[in-house]
Amino acid sequence: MTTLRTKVAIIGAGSAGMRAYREVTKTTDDVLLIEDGPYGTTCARVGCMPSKLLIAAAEAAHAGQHTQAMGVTYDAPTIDGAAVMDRVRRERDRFVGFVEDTVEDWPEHQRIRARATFEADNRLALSDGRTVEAEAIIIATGSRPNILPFFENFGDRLIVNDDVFSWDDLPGSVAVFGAGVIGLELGQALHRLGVKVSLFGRDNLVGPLSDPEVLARANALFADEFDFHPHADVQNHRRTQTGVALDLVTKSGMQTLEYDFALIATGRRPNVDTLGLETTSLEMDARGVPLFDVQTGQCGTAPIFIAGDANNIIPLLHEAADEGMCAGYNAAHYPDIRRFVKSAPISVVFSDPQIMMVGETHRALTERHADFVVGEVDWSDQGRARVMGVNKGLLRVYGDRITGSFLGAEMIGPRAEHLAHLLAWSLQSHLTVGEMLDRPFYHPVIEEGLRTALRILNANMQMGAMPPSRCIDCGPGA
Ligand SMILES: Cc1cc2nc3c(=O)[nH]c(=O)nc-3n(C[C@H](O)[C@H](O)[C@H](O)COP(=O)(O)OP(=O)(O)OC[C@H]3O[C@@H](n4cnc5c(N)ncnc54)[C@H](O)[C@@H]3O)c2cc1C
Ligand SMILES: NC(=O)c1ccc[n+]([C@@H]2O[C@H](COP(=O)([O-])OP(=O)(O)OC[C@H]3O[C@@H](n4cnc5c(N)ncnc54)[C@H](O)[C@@H]3O)[C@@H](O)[C@H]2O)c1
Repeated sequence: MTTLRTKVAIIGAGSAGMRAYREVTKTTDDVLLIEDGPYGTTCARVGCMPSKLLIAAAEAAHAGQHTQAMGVTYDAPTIDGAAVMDRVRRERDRFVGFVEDTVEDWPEHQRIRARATFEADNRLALSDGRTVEAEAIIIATGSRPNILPFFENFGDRLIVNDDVFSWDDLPGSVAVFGAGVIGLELGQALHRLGVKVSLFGRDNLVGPLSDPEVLARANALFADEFDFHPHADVQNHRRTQTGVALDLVTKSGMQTLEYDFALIATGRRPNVDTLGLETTSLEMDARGVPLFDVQTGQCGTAPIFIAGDANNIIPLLHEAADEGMCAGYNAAHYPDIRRFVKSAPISVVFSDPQIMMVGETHRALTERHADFVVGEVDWSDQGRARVMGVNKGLLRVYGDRITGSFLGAEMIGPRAEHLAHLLAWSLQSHLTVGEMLDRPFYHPVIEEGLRTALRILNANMQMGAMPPSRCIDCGPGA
């Protein structure tokens, strides 16, 4: 049996593993990148990129449908499902191709195509029969959809996000389970592309939101647009001859509904359960994920590091890349370990209206009994948002009553992806709310709405004056 000896072994050539590889090779060429699936990453192949391509088509279909109030009307769009999916797959393949080219340019002797499982802290068994002994090992194995046994009755009509992006054409109807990020993004996009969609959520949760006021607004907005059940009571479900059927308990009794497919988007689970971690010295949490230091990526005191979705902390692309860098640096320098400062938390849901979260969530602030104060703006009356006909939603910003520091924000509303960046950068720069208000605000822009929320927050902290309602010197409609 062949034993390969190396300084660093990386399990998984996804976004975290690739970033780790690049960091390791700054220090040593003695590295092995082990991947048992296709190259190309979850993000490019079945995640961030194809989902945004589908959403872009949905936005195009929707764009002309809501301009009547401006005196401009369009005919109903003609949606060519095959052409929609053709572009999604073609553009997706282009992005995947760039990633594949990058990996395949890396020296062949540093790359292994096999499944790795632990045999000890420093030893991996490969599915091709070889063994790897490494001074340090990085776990960057990603995550997969978490499918509860409850859903198995849907049989071969049960699908997940990966399946959507391999469609040649759009189906007639889809029941989406889970009003989290994936369910919202894909469910709303399919609805806007003319697919009959019902979305079944749980506990009135929408995306990552935790602020009850923003949650209530999000629930109302999505229910206004399509068949949205944020707390669905689905009793029975089954595969039928032509698709799936489910029994939904409604106020007026049980209703049987039929769809072509059931898309399960009820969360993802880290790929650590089949890694043989029981053969290592690592301590696990209740979900079987190794305990690790978020600033070093190190699992306990072992020469094992973990990065990306595998660690089950913040399953987002930029976090996977940052954590891959951190794990790569520390694995290459092991046992000299460096602590890396985490960037400000930021997340965006590409629904319409978009959702964004920055910093500490309302739930986290409440649970730690923080002395925090809220400011808010209702987008329905914000000048620039009204001008553009995108005046829907609510922004709530949180500040520390004692220090005046900005703590976090939750929002559903216009241009959330951009406001999220302004707020995350301010948070990372440790600005107080007063300092944020000292920055320039152009007129008329969406950011004036943010200023209103910050002014109210500053006033509620007793650190500034309450802005007058309809503040004309701020710019009409600010
Ligand atoms: C539909 C969808 C949309 C998304 N949209 C966004 C978005 O808009 N923005 C955003 O920031 N994030 C988004 N994400 C999340 C983002 O895609 C992930 O956070 C990111 O891809 C995680 O990267 P990773 O390296 O941890 O995992 P992956 O890229 O999944 O890499 C893990 C790799 O490990 C390999 N592997 C696993 N086990 C083994 C083993 N035992 N041996 C060898 N190899 C193994 C796998 O084959 C895989 O290639 C989305 C995710 C989904 C599913
Ligand atoms: N725009 C983005 O950045 C983006 C897009 C897609 C995915 N992602 C990442 O992928 C992760 C996984 O996404 P996800 O949507 O699968 O998970 P999620 O955790 O965001 O949402 C899962 C939802 O399913 C609900 N749920 C659980 N069991 C249910 C049941 N039996 N019936 C109905 N609903 C049920 C949960 O209450 C929750 O609201 C996200 O947390 C995010 O980090 C990010």
